[in-house]
Amino acid sequence: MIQLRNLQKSYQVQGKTIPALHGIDLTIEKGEIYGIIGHSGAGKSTLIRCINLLERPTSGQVFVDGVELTKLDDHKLQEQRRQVGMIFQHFNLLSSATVGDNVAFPLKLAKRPKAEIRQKVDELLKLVGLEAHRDKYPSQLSGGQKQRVGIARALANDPKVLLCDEATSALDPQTTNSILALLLDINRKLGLTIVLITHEMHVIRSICDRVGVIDGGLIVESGKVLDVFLKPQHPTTQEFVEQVADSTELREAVAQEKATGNRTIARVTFLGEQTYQPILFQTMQETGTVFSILQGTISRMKDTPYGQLVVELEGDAQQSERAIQTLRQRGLEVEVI
Ligand SMILES: Nc1ncnc2c1ncn2[C@@H]1O[C@H](COP(=O)(O)OP(=O)(O)OP(=O)(O)O)[C@@H](O)[C@H]1O
Repeated sequence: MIQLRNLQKSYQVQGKTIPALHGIDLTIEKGEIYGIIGHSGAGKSTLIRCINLLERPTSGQVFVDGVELTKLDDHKLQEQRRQVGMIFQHFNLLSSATVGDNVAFPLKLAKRPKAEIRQKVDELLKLVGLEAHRDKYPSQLSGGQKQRVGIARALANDPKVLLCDEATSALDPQTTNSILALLLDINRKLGLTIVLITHEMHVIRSICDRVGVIDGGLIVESGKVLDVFLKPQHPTTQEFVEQVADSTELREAVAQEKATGNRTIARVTFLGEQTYQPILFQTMQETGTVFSILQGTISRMKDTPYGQLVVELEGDAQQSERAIQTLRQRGLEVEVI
């Protein structure tokens, strides 16, 4: 659905060149939710704004649904942009217009007939759960409600792609979750392709299918969320994964064990159905291994339940190795740390 080829972007400020993107190659499939995560200044906003050419790349190509946007004239680009809706961190609503008029705005620009606009606005407000707020002004709404208006407005022209520029960064955790649930619902109901940028791993874990990690204007790691999350390779990715792992105590325990060096510490990962089966306990019992749990998580990555336990195995190295091999044979991922 979206293809970026060797995308480069630098800004010119007072005669100086400020590089932002250094050659991004990225393909985003139809119907998926693709997340781009990176620290401040990594190039996230520049990248997402290059997808609809709000920002013109310095070089490289952008294709959306097979059309190369980078070679269109302004008039054709305007038309193609209707295929791509966008929502923003600070909502960007018209403060002097009602909720209904904000949502109707892109339809009026597209010169749709009045009756059609009315029907479409009704539909969209229902989709985002704001039917009762049609005549209110943005100042009368909560942050979450404002973002719902932003989403309804972005969907007005039936786009194929929705770009989300830090769409939940100004919201509290509970409201963030409700907006993420709405995005997932829309993705499923409408088959919409969603690209979002964020600096929060929680956002990626909740709704994304794939993720790209951006650092210094380059995608340094990408793949399915599950794979990137469970086996982060790049140091920046590892930092982001730690955001949701809360591993201070674990680090201390590992350091202590390394100092005394007479036990084995292993991270055991369960996926899907395994998460709820007593594989670990059975294996330890059968191999006669005494163990204690240092840290444990059971959570979900989008639709997939997963569990991660960090365990300390007592006994000699051979016995611990036997227990670990048995866990692996039974399909669990085991990493000695
Ligand atoms: N309009 C601009 N003019 C000049 N430099 C810019 C402009 N926009 C971004 N930059 C620079 O480009 C680089 C990438 O910025 P960008 O805003 O894309 O990063 P980001 O990952 O979105 O950061 P943040 O999360 O802080 O918004 C930075 O060095 C930034 O200072």
